[in-house]
Amino acid sequence: MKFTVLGAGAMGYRYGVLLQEAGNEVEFVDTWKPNVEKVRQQGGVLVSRDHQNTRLVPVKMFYPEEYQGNPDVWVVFTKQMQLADFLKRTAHCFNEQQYVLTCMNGMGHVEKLLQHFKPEKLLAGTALVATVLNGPGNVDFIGARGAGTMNLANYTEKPDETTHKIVAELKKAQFNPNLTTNYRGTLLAKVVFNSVVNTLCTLFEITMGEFAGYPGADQLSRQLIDEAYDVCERAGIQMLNTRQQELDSVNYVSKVANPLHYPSMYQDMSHDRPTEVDYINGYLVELGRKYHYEAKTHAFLTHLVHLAEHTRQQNLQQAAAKTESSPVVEAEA
Ligand SMILES: NC(=O)C1=CN([C@@H]2O[C@H](COP(=O)(O)OP(=O)(O)OC[C@H]3O[C@@H](n4cnc5c(N)ncnc54)[C@H](OP(=O)(O)O)[C@@H]3O)[C@@H](O)[C@H]2O)C=CC1
Ligand SMILES: CC(C)(CO)C(=O)C(=O)O
Repeated sequence: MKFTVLGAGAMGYRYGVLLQEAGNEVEFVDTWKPNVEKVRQQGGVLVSRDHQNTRLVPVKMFYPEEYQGNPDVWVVFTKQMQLADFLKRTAHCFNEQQYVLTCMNGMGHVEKLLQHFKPEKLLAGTALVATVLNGPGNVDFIGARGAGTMNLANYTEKPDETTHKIVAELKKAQFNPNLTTNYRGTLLAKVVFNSVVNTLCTLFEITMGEFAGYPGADQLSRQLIDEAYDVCERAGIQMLNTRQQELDSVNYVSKVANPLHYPSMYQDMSHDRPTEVDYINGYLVELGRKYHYEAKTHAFLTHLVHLAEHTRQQNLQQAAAKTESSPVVEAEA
Protein backbone atom coordinates (compact mmCIF):
# COMPACT_ATOMS: atom_id res chain seq x y z
CA MET A 1 0.00 0.00 0.00
CA LYS A 2 1.00 3.62 -0.33
CA PHE A 3 1.21 5.55 2.96
CA THR A 4 2.09 9.19 3.60
CA VAL A 5 2.99 10.15 7.14
CA LEU A 6 1.84 13.62 8.10
CA GLY A 7 4.06 14.75 10.99
CA ALA A 8 7.53 13.20 10.98
CA GLY A 9 8.09 13.35 14.73
CA ALA A 10 8.81 10.49 17.08
CA MET A 11 5.68 8.46 16.33
CA GLY A 12 5.39 9.45 12.68
CA TYR A 13 8.89 8.08 12.10
CA ARG A 14 8.10 4.89 14.00
CA TYR A 15 4.98 4.11 11.94
CA GLY A 16 6.49 5.26 8.66
CA VAL A 17 9.82 3.46 8.95
CA LEU A 18 8.27 0.18 10.08
CA LEU A 19 5.56 0.28 7.40
CA GLN A 20 8.26 1.01 4.82
CA GLU A 21 10.37 -1.89 6.07
CA ALA A 22 7.30 -4.15 5.87
CA GLY A 23 7.26 -3.52 2.10
CA ASN A 24 5.00 -0.49 1.70
CA GLU A 25 5.67 2.69 -0.24
CA VAL A 26 6.03 5.44 2.36
CA GLU A 27 6.59 9.20 2.15
CA PHE A 28 6.80 11.82 4.92
CA VAL A 29 5.47 15.37 5.13
CA ASP A 30 6.69 17.67 7.90
CA THR A 31 6.71 21.37 8.70
CA TRP A 32 9.65 21.49 11.13
CA LYS A 33 12.46 22.93 8.99
CA PRO A 34 15.48 21.59 10.95
CA ASN A 35 13.97 18.09 10.69
CA VAL A 36 13.27 18.22 6.94
CA GLU A 37 16.68 19.76 6.20
CA LYS A 38 18.55 17.27 8.39
CA VAL A 39 16.90 14.30 6.68
CA ARG A 40 17.78 15.71 3.28
CA GLN A 41 21.37 16.41 4.30
CA GLN A 42 22.03 12.98 5.86
CA GLY A 43 19.93 11.05 3.28
CA GLY A 44 17.41 9.68 5.74
CA VAL A 45 16.53 9.40 9.41
CA LEU A 46 18.83 8.00 12.10
CA VAL A 47 16.95 5.27 13.95
CA SER A 48 18.05 3.66 17.23
CA ARG A 49 16.34 1.04 19.34
CA ASP A 50 16.63 1.61 23.08
CA HIS A 51 19.56 4.04 22.46
CA GLN A 52 21.50 1.36 20.52
CA ASN A 53 22.21 0.07 17.01
CA THR A 54 21.81 3.46 15.32
CA ARG A 55 21.27 3.08 11.58
CA LEU A 56 20.42 5.42 8.73
CA VAL A 57 17.04 4.65 7.13
CA PRO A 58 16.55 6.37 3.74
CA VAL A 59 13.22 8.23 3.69
CA LYS A 60 11.48 10.61 1.30
CA MET A 61 10.61 13.86 3.07
CA PHE A 62 8.63 16.87 1.83
CA TYR A 63 7.31 20.21 3.07
CA PRO A 64 3.49 20.37 2.73
CA GLU A 65 3.54 23.06 0.03
CA GLU A 66 5.79 21.05 -2.29
CA TYR A 67 4.08 17.67 -1.77
CA GLN A 68 2.09 16.27 -4.70
CA GLY A 69 1.61 12.62 -3.59
CA ASN A 70 -1.63 10.66 -3.61
CA PRO A 71 -1.38 7.96 -0.92
CA ASP A 72 -3.95 5.25 -0.19
CA VAL A 73 -3.66 6.15 3.48
CA TRP A 74 -2.50 9.21 5.42
CA VAL A 75 -0.92 8.36 8.78
CA VAL A 76 -1.31 11.41 10.99
CA PHE A 77 0.96 11.98 14.00
CA THR A 78 1.29 15.67 14.83
CA LYS A 79 0.88 17.21 18.25
CA GLN A 80 -2.76 18.17 18.82
CA MET A 81 -2.06 21.90 18.63
CA GLN A 82 -0.10 21.55 15.35
CA LEU A 83 -2.75 19.58 13.45
CA ALA A 84 -5.01 22.32 12.02
CA ASP A 85 -2.03 24.08 10.43
CA PHE A 86 -0.60 20.82 9.01
CA LEU A 87 -3.99 19.98 7.46
CA LYS A 88 -4.46 23.45 5.99
CA ARG A 89 -1.00 23.39 4.42
CA THR A 90 -1.43 19.88 2.95
CA ALA A 91 -5.11 20.12 1.92
CA HIS A 92 -4.27 20.39 -1.82
CA CYS A 93 -3.26 16.67 -1.71
CA PHE A 94 -6.42 15.34 -0.02
CA ASN A 95 -9.20 13.58 -1.95
CA GLU A 96 -12.33 11.53 -1.24
CA GLN A 97 -10.75 8.14 -1.97
CA GLN A 98 -8.01 8.44 0.62
CA TYR A 99 -8.15 6.83 4.06
CA VAL A 100 -6.69 8.45 7.15
CA LEU A 101 -5.28 6.69 10.21
CA THR A 102 -4.28 8.46 13.39
CA CYS A 103 -3.16 7.27 16.83
CA MET A 104 -2.47 10.64 18.39
CA ASN A 105 -2.97 11.07 22.14
CA GLY A 106 -5.83 13.14 23.50
CA MET A 107 -9.11 14.20 21.88
CA GLY A 108 -9.78 16.98 19.38
CA HIS A 109 -7.93 15.64 16.32
CA VAL A 110 -10.82 13.64 14.86
CA GLU A 111 -13.08 16.68 14.42
CA LYS A 112 -10.27 18.45 12.55
CA LEU A 113 -9.64 15.42 10.30
CA LEU A 114 -13.36 15.17 9.51
CA GLN A 115 -13.16 18.63 7.95
CA HIS A 116 -10.94 17.07 5.23
CA PHE A 117 -11.82 13.34 5.07
CA LYS A 118 -15.06 11.37 4.81
CA PRO A 119 -16.21 9.71 8.07
CA GLU A 120 -16.14 6.25 6.42
CA LYS A 121 -12.46 6.75 5.53
CA LEU A 122 -11.32 7.60 9.03
CA LEU A 123 -9.62 5.14 11.38
CA ALA A 124 -8.63 6.38 14.81
CA GLY A 125 -6.78 4.49 17.46
CA THR A 126 -4.22 4.50 20.21
CA ALA A 127 -0.61 3.35 20.38
CA LEU A 128 0.83 1.85 23.53
CA VAL A 129 4.38 2.29 22.38
CA ALA A 130 7.06 4.76 23.51
CA THR A 131 9.21 6.75 21.11
CA VAL A 132 11.58 9.68 21.56
CA LEU A 133 12.72 12.23 18.98
CA ASN A 134 16.33 12.93 20.01
CA GLY A 135 16.44 15.88 17.65
CA PRO A 136 15.98 16.67 13.95
CA GLY A 137 16.25 13.49 11.84
CA ASN A 138 17.11 11.33 14.84
CA VAL A 139 14.62 9.02 16.55
CA ASP A 140 14.75 6.33 19.23
CA PHE A 141 12.24 3.46 19.19
CA ILE A 142 11.84 2.40 22.82
CA GLY A 143 11.07 -1.25 23.61
CA ALA A 144 11.77 -4.50 21.80
CA ARG A 145 10.55 -4.97 18.22
CA GLY A 146 6.94 -6.12 18.29
CA ALA A 147 6.49 -5.51 22.04
CA GLY A 148 4.06 -2.58 21.69
CA THR A 149 0.34 -2.85 21.02
CA MET A 150 -2.31 -0.65 19.48
CA ASN A 151 -6.10 -0.45 19.28
CA LEU A 152 -8.02 1.10 16.42
CA ALA A 153 -11.58 1.55 15.25
CA ASN A 154 -13.38 2.97 12.24
CA TYR A 155 -15.09 6.27 13.03
CA THR A 156 -18.26 4.67 11.61
CA GLU A 157 -17.55 1.47 13.60
CA LYS A 158 -18.03 -0.47 10.34
CA PRO A 159 -14.79 -2.06 9.11
CA ASP A 160 -14.58 -2.44 5.31
CA GLU A 161 -12.14 -4.24 3.01
CA THR A 162 -9.57 -1.43 3.07
CA THR A 163 -9.68 -1.35 6.86
CA HIS A 164 -8.68 -5.01 6.94
CA LYS A 165 -5.89 -4.36 4.42
CA ILE A 166 -4.55 -1.52 6.60
CA VAL A 167 -4.74 -3.73 9.68
CA ALA A 168 -2.85 -6.49 7.80
CA GLU A 169 -0.05 -4.03 6.95
CA LEU A 170 0.12 -2.86 10.58
CA LYS A 171 0.38 -6.51 11.63
CA LYS A 172 3.22 -7.15 9.17
CA ALA A 173 5.00 -4.11 10.60
CA GLN A 174 4.58 -5.69 14.08
CA PHE A 175 2.38 -3.01 15.64
CA ASN A 176 0.06 -5.73 17.02
CA PRO A 177 -3.17 -3.97 15.99
CA ASN A 178 -6.44 -4.82 17.67
CA LEU A 179 -9.41 -3.68 15.55
CA THR A 180 -12.48 -2.83 17.65
CA THR A 181 -15.96 -1.62 16.73
CA ASN A 182 -16.12 0.80 19.67
CA TYR A 183 -14.70 4.09 18.46
CA ARG A 184 -15.17 6.32 21.51
CA GLY A 185 -14.37 3.61 24.07
CA THR A 186 -11.15 2.80 22.23
CA LEU A 187 -9.91 6.39 22.18
CA LEU A 188 -11.00 7.19 25.72
CA ALA A 189 -9.09 4.20 27.16
CA LYS A 190 -5.85 5.89 26.11
CA VAL A 191 -7.00 9.37 27.19
CA VAL A 192 -7.57 7.99 30.68
CA PHE A 193 -4.19 6.21 30.62
CA ASN A 194 -2.38 9.39 29.54
CA SER A 195 -4.32 11.52 32.04
CA VAL A 196 -2.63 9.54 34.79
CA VAL A 197 0.82 8.60 33.52
CA ASN A 198 1.76 11.50 31.22
CA THR A 199 0.50 14.17 33.58
CA LEU A 200 1.94 12.85 36.85
CA CYS A 201 5.32 11.88 35.34
CA THR A 202 5.58 15.32 33.75
CA LEU A 203 4.74 17.22 36.93
CA PHE A 204 7.24 15.22 38.99
CA GLU A 205 9.84 14.85 36.22
CA ILE A 206 9.98 11.09 36.68
CA THR A 207 9.93 8.01 34.44
CA MET A 208 6.93 5.75 34.18
CA GLY A 209 8.77 3.11 36.22
CA GLU A 210 9.53 5.62 38.99
CA PHE A 211 5.86 6.60 39.12
CA ALA A 212 4.60 3.01 39.22
CA GLY A 213 7.23 2.11 41.84
CA TYR A 214 5.82 4.65 44.34
CA PRO A 215 3.84 2.68 46.96
CA GLY A 216 0.88 5.09 46.68
CA ALA A 217 0.77 5.01 42.87
CA ASP A 218 -2.30 2.78 42.67
CA GLN A 219 -4.26 5.18 44.88
CA LEU A 220 -3.30 8.16 42.72
CA SER A 221 -4.14 6.27 39.53
CA ARG A 222 -7.39 4.95 40.93
CA GLN A 223 -8.64 8.43 41.88
CA LEU A 224 -7.98 9.76 38.37
CA ILE A 225 -9.38 6.66 36.66
CA ASP A 226 -12.54 6.75 38.80
CA GLU A 227 -13.14 10.41 38.06
CA ALA A 228 -12.53 9.90 34.33
CA TYR A 229 -14.87 6.90 34.24
CA ASP A 230 -17.54 8.89 36.11
CA VAL A 231 -17.31 11.44 33.28
CA CYS A 232 -17.34 8.87 30.48
CA GLU A 233 -20.28 6.97 31.93
CA ARG A 234 -22.30 10.20 32.14
CA ALA A 235 -21.42 10.82 28.47
CA GLY A 236 -22.74 7.37 27.55
CA ILE A 237 -19.33 6.07 26.42
CA GLN A 238 -19.00 2.31 26.51
CA MET A 239 -15.45 1.98 27.86
CA LEU A 240 -13.18 -0.64 26.34
CA ASN A 241 -11.74 -1.64 29.73
CA THR A 242 -13.15 -1.93 33.24
CA ARG A 243 -11.68 0.45 35.84
CA GLN A 244 -9.52 -2.38 37.18
CA GLN A 245 -8.26 -3.27 33.67
CA GLU A 246 -7.34 0.39 33.12
CA LEU A 247 -5.33 0.37 36.37
CA ASP A 248 -3.68 -2.91 35.33
CA SER A 249 -2.77 -1.34 31.98
CA VAL A 250 -1.19 1.69 33.72
CA ASN A 251 0.88 -0.68 35.84
CA TYR A 252 1.86 -3.08 33.06
CA VAL A 253 2.87 -0.38 30.57
CA SER A 254 4.73 1.58 33.27
CA LYS A 255 6.42 -1.25 35.17
CA VAL A 256 7.04 -3.87 32.49
CA ALA A 257 6.86 -2.36 29.01
CA ASN A 258 8.41 1.13 29.41
CA PRO A 259 9.81 1.65 32.94
CA LEU A 260 12.60 3.97 31.74
CA HIS A 261 10.41 6.12 29.48
CA TYR A 262 9.52 9.74 30.15
CA PRO A 263 6.08 10.18 28.50
CA SER A 264 5.75 12.49 25.51
CA MET A 265 4.20 15.23 27.66
CA TYR A 266 7.39 15.36 29.73
CA GLN A 267 9.43 15.59 26.54
CA ASP A 268 7.45 18.69 25.54
CA MET A 269 7.64 20.28 28.98
CA SER A 270 11.37 19.67 29.37
CA HIS A 271 11.98 21.36 26.00
CA ASP A 272 9.78 24.34 27.00
CA ARG A 273 7.12 23.49 24.41
CA PRO A 274 3.38 23.61 25.18
CA THR A 275 1.94 20.25 26.29
CA GLU A 276 -1.20 18.40 25.15
CA VAL A 277 -2.78 18.53 28.64
CA ASP A 278 -5.86 20.46 27.44
CA TYR A 279 -6.64 17.57 25.07
CA ILE A 280 -6.16 14.92 27.79
CA ASN A 281 -7.11 15.90 31.39
CA GLY A 282 -8.65 19.14 30.08
CA TYR A 283 -10.80 17.17 27.64
CA LEU A 284 -12.19 15.05 30.49
CA VAL A 285 -12.97 18.21 32.49
CA GLU A 286 -14.86 19.80 29.58
CA LEU A 287 -16.74 16.58 28.82
CA GLY A 288 -17.76 16.27 32.48
CA ARG A 289 -19.06 19.86 32.51
CA LYS A 290 -21.38 19.07 29.59
CA TYR A 291 -23.07 16.59 31.94
CA HIS A 292 -22.94 18.87 35.01
CA TYR A 293 -20.13 16.86 36.61
CA GLU A 294 -17.00 18.57 37.88
CA ALA A 295 -13.88 16.38 37.39
CA LYS A 296 -12.07 18.29 40.11
CA THR A 297 -8.81 16.35 40.23
CA HIS A 298 -8.37 16.49 36.46
CA ALA A 299 -9.13 20.24 36.52
CA PHE A 300 -6.56 20.75 39.27
CA LEU A 301 -3.91 18.76 37.39
CA THR A 302 -4.62 20.66 34.18
CA HIS A 303 -3.92 23.89 36.09
CA LEU A 304 -0.73 22.47 37.60
CA VAL A 305 0.63 21.55 34.19
CA HIS A 306 -0.20 25.04 32.89
CA LEU A 307 1.43 26.55 35.98
CA ALA A 308 4.61 24.59 35.21
CA GLU A 309 4.51 25.66 31.53
CA HIS A 310 3.96 29.29 32.56
CA THR A 311 6.79 29.21 35.10
CA ARG A 312 9.21 27.80 32.54
CA GLN A 313 8.26 30.54 30.06
CA GLN A 314 8.76 33.24 32.75
CA ASN A 315 12.17 31.80 33.59
CA LEU A 316 13.17 31.79 29.91
CA GLN A 317 12.08 35.41 29.50
CA GLN A 318 13.95 36.47 32.64
CA ALA A 319 17.11 34.68 31.47
CA ALA A 320 16.83 36.34 28.04
CA ALA A 321 16.31 39.78 29.62
CA LYS A 322 19.38 39.24 31.84
CA THR A 323 21.53 38.31 28.86
CA GLU A 324 20.34 41.37 26.94
CA SER A 325 20.97 43.76 29.83
CA SER A 326 24.50 42.48 30.59
CA PRO A 327 26.22 41.77 27.24
CA VAL A 328 29.63 42.85 28.57
CA VAL A 329 29.56 40.38 31.45
CA GLU A 330 28.62 37.65 29.00
CA ALA A 331 31.39 38.57 26.61
CA GLU A 332 33.95 38.55 29.45
CA ALA A 333 32.69 35.17 30.69
N1 LIG B 1 6.19 9.86 21.70
C1 LIG B 1 5.45 8.84 22.15
O1 LIG B 1 5.96 7.91 22.79
C2 LIG B 1 3.97 8.81 21.88
C3 LIG B 1 3.31 9.92 21.35
N2 LIG B 1 1.98 9.82 21.04
C4 LIG B 1 1.26 10.94 20.45
O2 LIG B 1 1.64 11.05 19.08
C5 LIG B 1 1.46 12.40 18.62
C6 LIG B 1 2.78 12.90 18.02
O3 LIG B 1 3.72 13.01 19.08
P1 LIG B 1 5.28 12.70 18.94
O4 LIG B 1 5.53 11.83 17.79
O5 LIG B 1 5.74 12.28 20.28
O6 LIG B 1 5.81 14.16 18.53
P2 LIG B 1 7.26 14.77 18.74
O7 LIG B 1 7.60 14.99 20.15
O8 LIG B 1 8.23 13.97 18.02
O9 LIG B 1 7.03 16.21 18.15
C7 LIG B 1 7.80 16.73 17.15
C8 LIG B 1 7.55 18.21 17.08
O10 LIG B 1 8.06 18.84 18.26
C9 LIG B 1 8.73 20.04 17.91
N3 LIG B 1 10.14 20.12 18.33
C10 LIG B 1 10.82 21.24 18.42
N4 LIG B 1 12.07 21.05 18.84
C11 LIG B 1 12.20 19.75 19.03
C12 LIG B 1 13.30 18.95 19.46
N5 LIG B 1 14.50 19.44 19.76
N6 LIG B 1 13.10 17.64 19.56
C13 LIG B 1 11.91 17.14 19.28
N7 LIG B 1 10.85 17.86 18.83
C14 LIG B 1 10.98 19.16 18.69
C15 LIG B 1 8.61 20.16 16.44
O11 LIG B 1 7.48 20.98 16.24
P3 LIG B 1 7.56 22.58 16.16
O12 LIG B 1 7.33 22.88 14.71
O13 LIG B 1 6.46 23.03 17.07
O14 LIG B 1 8.92 22.99 16.64
C16 LIG B 1 8.31 18.78 15.95
O15 LIG B 1 7.54 18.78 14.77
C17 LIG B 1 1.03 13.20 19.86
O16 LIG B 1 -0.37 13.28 19.91
C18 LIG B 1 1.54 12.32 21.02
O17 LIG B 1 0.84 12.54 22.20
C19 LIG B 1 1.28 8.65 21.21
C20 LIG B 1 1.90 7.55 21.73
C21 LIG B 1 3.27 7.55 22.16
C1 LIG C 1 3.23 6.74 27.79
C2 LIG C 1 3.09 6.39 26.35
C3 LIG C 1 4.37 5.95 25.73
C4 LIG C 1 2.17 5.22 26.30
O1 LIG C 1 2.15 4.59 25.13
C5 LIG C 1 2.53 7.60 25.65
O2 LIG C 1 1.43 7.61 25.20
C6 LIG C 1 3.33 8.85 25.62
O3 LIG C 1 4.54 8.87 25.90
O4 LIG C 1 2.70 9.87 25.33
